[in-house]
Amino acid sequence: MSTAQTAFLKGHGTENDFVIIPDHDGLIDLSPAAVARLCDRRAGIGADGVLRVVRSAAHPEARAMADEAEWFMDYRNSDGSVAEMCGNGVRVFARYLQRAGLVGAGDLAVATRAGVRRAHIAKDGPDGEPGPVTVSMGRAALPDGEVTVTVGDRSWPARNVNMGNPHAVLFVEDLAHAGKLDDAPAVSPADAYPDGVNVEFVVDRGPRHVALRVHERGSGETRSCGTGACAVMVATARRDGADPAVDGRPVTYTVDVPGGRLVIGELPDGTVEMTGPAVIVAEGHFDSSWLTAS
Ligand SMILES: N[C@@H](CCC[C@H](N)C(=O)O)C(=O)O
Repeated sequence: MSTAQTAFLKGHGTENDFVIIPDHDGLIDLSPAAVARLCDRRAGIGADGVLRVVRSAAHPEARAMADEAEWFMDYRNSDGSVAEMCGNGVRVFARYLQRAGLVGAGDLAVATRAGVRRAHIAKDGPDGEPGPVTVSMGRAALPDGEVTVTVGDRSWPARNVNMGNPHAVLFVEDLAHAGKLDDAPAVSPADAYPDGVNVEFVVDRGPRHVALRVHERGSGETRSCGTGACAVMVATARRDGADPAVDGRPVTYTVDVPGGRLVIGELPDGTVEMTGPAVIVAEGHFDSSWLTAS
Protein backbone atom coordinates (compact mmCIF):
# COMPACT_ATOMS: atom_id res chain seq x y z
CA MET A 1 0.00 0.00 0.00
CA SER A 2 1.52 3.37 -0.92
CA THR A 3 1.25 6.29 1.49
CA ALA A 4 0.77 9.88 0.32
CA GLN A 5 4.04 11.80 0.59
CA THR A 6 4.72 15.50 1.12
CA ALA A 7 7.91 16.99 -0.34
CA PHE A 8 10.10 19.30 1.75
CA LEU A 9 13.49 20.98 1.61
CA LYS A 10 15.66 22.34 4.40
CA GLY A 11 17.58 25.58 3.96
CA HIS A 12 19.10 28.46 5.84
CA GLY A 13 20.31 32.05 5.51
CA THR A 14 23.11 32.88 7.97
CA GLU A 15 21.86 29.85 9.96
CA ASN A 16 18.30 31.16 10.32
CA ASP A 17 16.86 27.82 9.20
CA PHE A 18 13.64 26.90 7.48
CA VAL A 19 11.61 23.92 6.37
CA ILE A 20 10.43 24.71 2.85
CA ILE A 21 7.13 23.17 1.75
CA PRO A 22 6.48 23.45 -2.01
CA ASP A 23 2.69 23.75 -2.31
CA HIS A 24 2.42 25.52 -5.63
CA ASP A 25 -1.34 25.16 -5.97
CA GLY A 26 -2.09 25.94 -2.32
CA LEU A 27 -3.56 22.53 -1.48
CA ILE A 28 -1.91 21.85 1.90
CA ASP A 29 -3.75 22.84 5.06
CA LEU A 30 -0.78 23.91 7.19
CA SER A 31 -2.20 24.29 10.69
CA PRO A 32 -0.20 25.95 13.50
CA ALA A 33 0.18 22.49 15.09
CA ALA A 34 1.59 21.10 11.81
CA VAL A 35 4.11 23.96 11.61
CA ALA A 36 5.21 23.38 15.21
CA ARG A 37 5.60 19.67 14.44
CA LEU A 38 7.78 20.35 11.38
CA CYS A 39 9.96 22.81 13.33
CA ASP A 40 10.42 20.59 16.39
CA ARG A 41 14.19 19.98 16.65
CA ARG A 42 13.81 16.59 18.34
CA ALA A 43 10.59 15.04 17.08
CA GLY A 44 10.41 16.88 13.74
CA ILE A 45 12.68 18.16 10.95
CA GLY A 46 13.72 21.17 13.02
CA ALA A 47 13.75 24.84 12.01
CA ASP A 48 13.17 28.42 13.11
CA GLY A 49 10.23 28.65 10.71
CA VAL A 50 8.40 27.31 7.67
CA LEU A 51 8.36 28.78 4.16
CA ARG A 52 5.37 27.48 2.22
CA VAL A 53 5.80 28.18 -1.49
CA VAL A 54 2.44 28.97 -3.09
CA ARG A 55 1.52 30.60 -6.39
CA SER A 56 0.18 34.07 -5.46
CA ALA A 57 -2.90 33.42 -7.59
CA ALA A 58 -3.68 30.36 -5.46
CA HIS A 59 -3.56 32.12 -2.06
CA PRO A 60 -6.30 34.48 -0.81
CA GLU A 61 -3.78 36.73 0.98
CA ALA A 62 -1.62 37.11 -2.15
CA ARG A 63 -4.06 37.09 -5.08
CA ALA A 64 -3.95 40.90 -5.39
CA MET A 65 -0.14 40.74 -5.83
CA ALA A 66 -0.21 37.98 -8.49
CA ASP A 67 0.38 40.37 -11.43
CA GLU A 68 3.58 41.66 -9.79
CA ALA A 69 4.89 38.51 -8.10
CA GLU A 70 4.11 34.97 -9.25
CA TRP A 71 5.13 33.36 -5.93
CA PHE A 72 3.88 33.99 -2.37
CA MET A 73 6.07 33.29 0.68
CA ASP A 74 3.67 31.99 3.33
CA TYR A 75 5.99 32.36 6.34
CA ARG A 76 5.27 30.88 9.80
CA ASN A 77 7.30 31.05 13.01
CA SER A 78 8.29 27.78 14.70
CA ASP A 79 5.44 28.06 17.24
CA GLY A 80 2.98 28.10 14.32
CA SER A 81 2.25 31.82 14.45
CA VAL A 82 2.02 33.85 11.24
CA ALA A 83 4.44 36.73 10.60
CA GLU A 84 4.26 39.47 8.00
CA MET A 85 7.80 39.16 6.72
CA CYS A 86 11.05 37.21 7.01
CA GLY A 87 14.19 38.71 5.46
CA ASN A 88 16.42 35.63 5.55
CA GLY A 89 13.38 33.67 4.43
CA VAL A 90 13.02 35.71 1.22
CA ARG A 91 16.60 34.89 0.22
CA VAL A 92 16.12 31.18 0.92
CA PHE A 93 12.75 31.27 -0.87
CA ALA A 94 14.49 32.77 -3.94
CA ARG A 95 17.14 30.04 -3.79
CA TYR A 96 14.40 27.37 -3.71
CA LEU A 97 12.76 28.88 -6.82
CA GLN A 98 16.14 28.89 -8.58
CA ARG A 99 16.93 25.29 -7.60
CA ALA A 100 13.47 24.16 -8.73
CA GLY A 101 14.11 25.78 -12.13
CA LEU A 102 11.23 28.21 -11.60
CA VAL A 103 13.49 31.27 -11.91
CA GLY A 104 17.08 31.83 -13.05
CA ALA A 105 19.81 34.00 -11.60
CA GLY A 106 18.80 37.66 -11.83
CA ASP A 107 15.77 39.61 -10.69
CA LEU A 108 12.56 38.25 -9.23
CA ALA A 109 9.66 39.47 -7.12
CA VAL A 110 8.26 37.65 -4.08
CA ALA A 111 4.84 38.36 -2.55
CA THR A 112 4.80 38.50 1.26
CA ARG A 113 2.23 39.59 3.83
CA ALA A 114 4.20 42.88 4.07
CA GLY A 115 3.87 43.43 0.30
CA VAL A 116 6.00 42.59 -2.74
CA ARG A 117 9.76 42.31 -2.13
CA ARG A 118 12.20 42.45 -5.07
CA ALA A 119 15.26 40.23 -4.99
CA HIS A 120 18.34 39.64 -7.12
CA ILE A 121 20.09 36.27 -7.25
CA ALA A 122 23.76 36.76 -8.15
CA LYS A 123 25.37 34.32 -10.61
CA ASP A 124 27.27 31.37 -9.15
CA GLY A 125 30.93 31.99 -8.32
CA PRO A 126 33.85 30.55 -10.35
CA ASP A 127 33.90 27.37 -8.23
CA GLY A 128 30.16 26.91 -8.59
CA GLU A 129 29.38 28.28 -5.12
CA PRO A 130 25.94 29.90 -5.09
CA GLY A 131 25.99 33.68 -5.40
CA PRO A 132 24.50 35.86 -2.66
CA VAL A 133 20.94 37.12 -2.80
CA THR A 134 20.06 40.80 -2.41
CA VAL A 135 16.58 41.78 -1.27
CA SER A 136 15.01 45.21 -1.40
CA MET A 137 13.35 45.20 2.00
CA GLY A 138 11.22 48.34 1.68
CA ARG A 139 11.43 51.37 3.95
CA ALA A 140 11.81 51.22 7.70
CA ALA A 141 9.14 52.91 9.81
CA LEU A 142 10.35 54.46 13.07
CA PRO A 143 7.28 55.08 15.24
CA ASP A 144 7.69 57.74 17.95
CA GLY A 145 7.51 56.83 21.60
CA GLU A 146 9.84 55.54 24.28
CA VAL A 147 10.36 51.80 24.51
CA THR A 148 12.21 50.02 27.31
CA VAL A 149 13.65 46.48 27.26
CA THR A 150 14.42 44.74 30.54
CA VAL A 151 16.52 41.63 31.23
CA GLY A 152 16.86 40.69 34.90
CA ASP A 153 17.58 43.87 36.83
CA ARG A 154 18.89 45.87 33.83
CA SER A 155 16.87 48.05 31.49
CA TRP A 156 17.78 49.83 28.26
CA PRO A 157 15.99 52.35 26.04
CA ALA A 158 15.13 50.78 22.67
CA ARG A 159 14.24 52.09 19.22
CA ASN A 160 10.95 50.96 17.72
CA VAL A 161 11.60 49.96 14.08
CA ASN A 162 9.10 48.34 11.75
CA MET A 163 10.45 46.45 8.71
CA GLY A 164 7.04 45.05 7.77
CA ASN A 165 7.25 43.26 11.14
CA PRO A 166 7.95 44.81 14.56
CA HIS A 167 11.37 45.22 16.20
CA ALA A 168 12.85 46.77 19.35
CA VAL A 169 16.55 47.61 18.87
CA LEU A 170 18.83 48.41 21.80
CA PHE A 171 22.55 49.04 22.21
CA VAL A 172 24.52 47.19 24.89
CA GLU A 173 28.18 47.09 25.89
CA ASP A 174 28.36 43.32 25.73
CA LEU A 175 26.07 40.84 23.92
CA ALA A 176 26.22 38.63 27.04
CA HIS A 177 24.05 41.26 28.75
CA ALA A 178 21.13 39.87 26.74
CA GLY A 179 21.29 36.76 28.93
CA LYS A 180 19.48 33.63 27.84
CA LEU A 181 17.28 34.79 25.00
CA ASP A 182 15.04 31.74 24.64
CA ASP A 183 12.39 33.59 26.62
CA ALA A 184 11.13 36.94 25.38
CA PRO A 185 12.71 39.94 27.16
CA ALA A 186 10.22 42.25 28.88
CA VAL A 187 9.29 45.19 26.62
CA SER A 188 7.28 48.19 27.82
CA PRO A 189 4.93 49.92 27.38
CA ALA A 190 2.86 46.88 26.42
CA ASP A 191 0.80 48.83 23.90
CA ALA A 192 3.91 49.71 21.83
CA TYR A 193 3.70 46.24 20.27
CA PRO A 194 0.14 44.90 20.38
CA ASP A 195 1.13 41.86 18.25
CA GLY A 196 4.42 41.05 20.02
CA VAL A 197 7.93 42.03 19.00
CA ASN A 198 11.34 40.79 17.86
CA VAL A 199 14.13 42.16 20.11
CA GLU A 200 17.68 42.87 18.89
CA PHE A 201 20.66 43.51 21.20
CA VAL A 202 23.50 45.34 19.41
CA VAL A 203 27.19 46.03 20.05
CA ASP A 204 29.62 48.10 18.00
CA ARG A 205 32.39 46.25 16.18
CA GLY A 206 33.99 49.17 14.31
CA PRO A 207 33.10 51.96 11.88
CA ARG A 208 29.77 51.09 10.19
CA HIS A 209 30.05 47.60 11.67
CA VAL A 210 27.86 46.09 14.40
CA ALA A 211 26.94 42.66 15.78
CA LEU A 212 23.63 41.47 17.19
CA ARG A 213 21.80 38.80 19.11
CA VAL A 214 18.07 38.41 18.62
CA HIS A 215 14.99 37.02 20.31
CA GLU A 216 12.48 36.32 17.57
CA ARG A 217 8.77 36.54 18.25
CA GLY A 218 7.37 33.03 17.88
CA SER A 219 10.77 31.30 17.54
CA GLY A 220 13.01 32.22 20.52
CA GLU A 221 16.70 33.02 20.11
CA THR A 222 17.81 32.39 16.53
CA ARG A 223 21.20 32.57 14.81
CA SER A 224 20.05 35.39 12.56
CA CYS A 225 17.09 37.58 11.66
CA GLY A 226 17.16 39.43 8.34
CA THR A 227 14.43 41.96 9.13
CA GLY A 228 16.06 42.37 12.56
CA ALA A 229 19.44 43.08 10.99
CA CYS A 230 17.81 45.71 8.73
CA ALA A 231 16.08 47.29 11.75
CA VAL A 232 19.47 47.34 13.52
CA MET A 233 21.14 48.95 10.51
CA VAL A 234 18.59 51.78 10.38
CA ALA A 235 18.59 52.33 14.17
CA THR A 236 22.41 52.41 14.18
CA ALA A 237 22.57 54.83 11.25
CA ARG A 238 20.19 57.24 13.03
CA ARG A 239 22.21 56.92 16.25
CA ASP A 240 25.33 57.73 14.20
CA GLY A 241 23.63 60.78 12.68
CA ALA A 242 23.21 59.27 9.20
CA ASP A 243 19.91 59.52 7.34
CA PRO A 244 20.19 58.99 3.56
CA ALA A 245 16.80 60.63 2.97
CA VAL A 246 18.21 63.85 4.51
CA ASP A 247 21.90 63.52 3.52
CA GLY A 248 21.18 62.39 -0.05
CA ARG A 249 23.90 59.73 0.29
CA PRO A 250 23.48 55.96 0.75
CA VAL A 251 24.92 54.39 3.89
CA THR A 252 26.07 50.79 4.30
CA TYR A 253 26.73 48.72 7.44
CA THR A 254 28.13 45.26 8.02
CA VAL A 255 25.88 43.43 10.47
CA ASP A 256 27.32 40.31 12.10
CA VAL A 257 24.84 37.77 13.42
CA PRO A 258 25.70 34.60 15.36
CA GLY A 259 25.27 32.61 12.13
CA GLY A 260 27.25 34.80 9.72
CA ARG A 261 27.35 38.24 8.14
CA LEU A 262 24.88 40.46 6.29
CA VAL A 263 25.64 43.65 4.36
CA ILE A 264 22.84 46.19 4.57
CA GLY A 265 22.46 49.58 2.96
CA GLU A 266 19.90 52.36 3.05
CA LEU A 267 19.36 54.45 -0.09
CA PRO A 268 18.36 58.12 -0.37
CA ASP A 269 14.79 57.06 -1.20
CA GLY A 270 14.68 55.27 2.17
CA THR A 271 14.77 51.74 0.73
CA VAL A 272 16.79 49.21 2.73
CA GLU A 273 18.78 46.58 0.79
CA MET A 274 20.13 43.42 2.39
CA THR A 275 22.67 41.05 0.84
CA GLY A 276 23.55 37.63 2.24
CA PRO A 277 23.83 33.91 1.59
CA ALA A 278 21.00 31.47 0.96
CA VAL A 279 21.62 27.75 1.08
CA ILE A 280 19.53 24.61 0.52
CA VAL A 281 21.03 21.73 2.52
CA ALA A 282 18.62 18.81 2.04
CA GLU A 283 15.43 17.64 0.46
CA GLY A 284 13.15 14.70 1.00
CA HIS A 285 9.64 13.48 1.73
CA PHE A 286 7.57 12.59 4.77
CA ASP A 287 4.30 10.71 5.15
CA SER A 288 1.58 13.33 4.75
CA SER A 289 -0.37 11.77 7.64
CA TRP A 290 2.50 12.61 10.03
CA LEU A 291 1.51 16.29 9.99
CA THR A 292 -1.95 15.59 11.31
CA ALA A 293 -1.36 12.47 13.44
CA SER A 294 -2.26 12.86 17.11
N1 LIG B 1 13.80 35.36 10.87
C1 LIG B 1 13.05 36.32 10.16
C2 LIG B 1 11.91 36.98 10.87
C3 LIG B 1 10.78 35.99 11.09
C4 LIG B 1 9.53 36.61 11.64
C5 LIG B 1 9.67 37.10 13.04
N2 LIG B 1 9.97 36.05 13.99
C6 LIG B 1 8.35 37.77 13.43
O1 LIG B 1 7.49 37.15 14.08
O2 LIG B 1 8.18 38.94 13.05
C7 LIG B 1 13.91 37.26 9.35
O3 LIG B 1 14.94 36.80 8.85
O4 LIG B 1 13.51 38.41 9.12
